[in-house]
Amino acid sequence: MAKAYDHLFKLLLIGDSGVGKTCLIIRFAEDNFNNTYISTIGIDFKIRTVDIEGKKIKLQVWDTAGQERFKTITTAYYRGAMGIILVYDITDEKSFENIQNWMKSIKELAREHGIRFFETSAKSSMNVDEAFSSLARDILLKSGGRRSGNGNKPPSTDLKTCDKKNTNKCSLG
Ligand SMILES: Nc1nc2c(ncn2[C@@H]2O[C@H](COP(=O)(O)OP(=O)(O)OP(=O)(O)O)[C@@H](O)[C@H]2O)c(=O)[nH]1
Repeated sequence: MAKAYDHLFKLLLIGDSGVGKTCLIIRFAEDNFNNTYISTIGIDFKIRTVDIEGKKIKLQVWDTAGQERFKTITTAYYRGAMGIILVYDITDEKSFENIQNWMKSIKELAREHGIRFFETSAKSSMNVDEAFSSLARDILLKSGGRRSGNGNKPPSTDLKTCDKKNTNKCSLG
């Protein structure tokens, strides 16, 4: 029987409540979007397998609750995250003026930490596949294409350093 996948990567979305983490994951995993806002309780995950560099990469994407009261639970899942990019998901809460201001500081933050930045829209699908695929590709290249779980894990990123300063945007790690 054909192998279902070559690599399994664990990705994690962190960010304040209401910034669009769940919507991004649902767009990526199910190609769907719903305007109704139901705040995530604790933690959840979805799976999608993508083809990258001729490899089948199974992405296990964890969705963390942005609400402060779940912080202890969600931070426990940061361990083992294999990389990070910064994502700005456009939601209705963000006015045009805010977007301009935020965009400047987000780009600086990304540069400061040497991480990729994507402006996404879960509603229109803009850049959603690109953001997830780019991260998966980086992890694949960093790991030298080795199968995860063989002790040669790619370097993990300290998500805490990027977490506190970020509001109104999510990080995909
Ligand atoms: N217009 C627009 N609205 C969006 C987009 N993505 C998310 N939203 C809206 O933003 C609100 C919050 O989205 P969620 O994905 O539930 O936010 P979250 O970050 O998962 O929130 P928590 O679960 O509380 O941490 C919802 O009302 C969505 O409909 C987008 O691309 N465009």
